[in-house]
Amino acid sequence: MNTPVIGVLALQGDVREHLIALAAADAVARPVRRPEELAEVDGLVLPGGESTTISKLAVLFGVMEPLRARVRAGMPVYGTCAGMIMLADKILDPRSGQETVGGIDMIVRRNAFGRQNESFEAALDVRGIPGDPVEGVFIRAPWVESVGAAAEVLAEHDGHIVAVRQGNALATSFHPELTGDHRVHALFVDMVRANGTAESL
Ligand SMILES: NC(=O)CC[C@H](N)C(=O)O
Repeated sequence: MNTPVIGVLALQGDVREHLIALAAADAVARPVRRPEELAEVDGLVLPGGESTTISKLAVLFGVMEPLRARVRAGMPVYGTCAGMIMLADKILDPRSGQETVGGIDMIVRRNAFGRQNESFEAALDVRGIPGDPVEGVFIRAPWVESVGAAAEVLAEHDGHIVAVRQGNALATSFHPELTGDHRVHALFVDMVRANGTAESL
């Protein structure tokens, strides 16, 4: 199987950390800002940052619609934190003008775990990742209020859903790109590989 080429939406947020984590998980990783760049990747990571800003820049750069189209067509996507918000079909408390890409039948609450200075780490059991718990880093993180029937809950913290998968879309409230443990990225790379890379389609 060819090495998957995975993009990181590079409009705002912790792009570099995701590029490093993906490369460590045996993918070719590159930043994506424009529709032409989006067309060349087998999968895409939506990083953490500020979901309102990412949403507005995505519209400005003309990638919002192409991104929605590719997600609808089944391109694997993985969103962390603000990226999770971008993948939600519905935001409970959107800022005005805030749009999402959608793809996961879930309702998210922004900043649900508190403000920046209430950031924390927690050991999480993540379904599909055997062995030691995953160290979850939560930074002004959203949680998932509810999921639809098609979405699978992969992890919870304090009774709140913090990781979800629906088909080829994966989302976590936390930031695995910050810990040096690349197992969540490896899970995503496996999803991309299973979906097929451009040369093999
Ligand atoms: N670390 C993060 O990605 C924070 C997300 C931010 N609270 C938002 O609403 O977009």
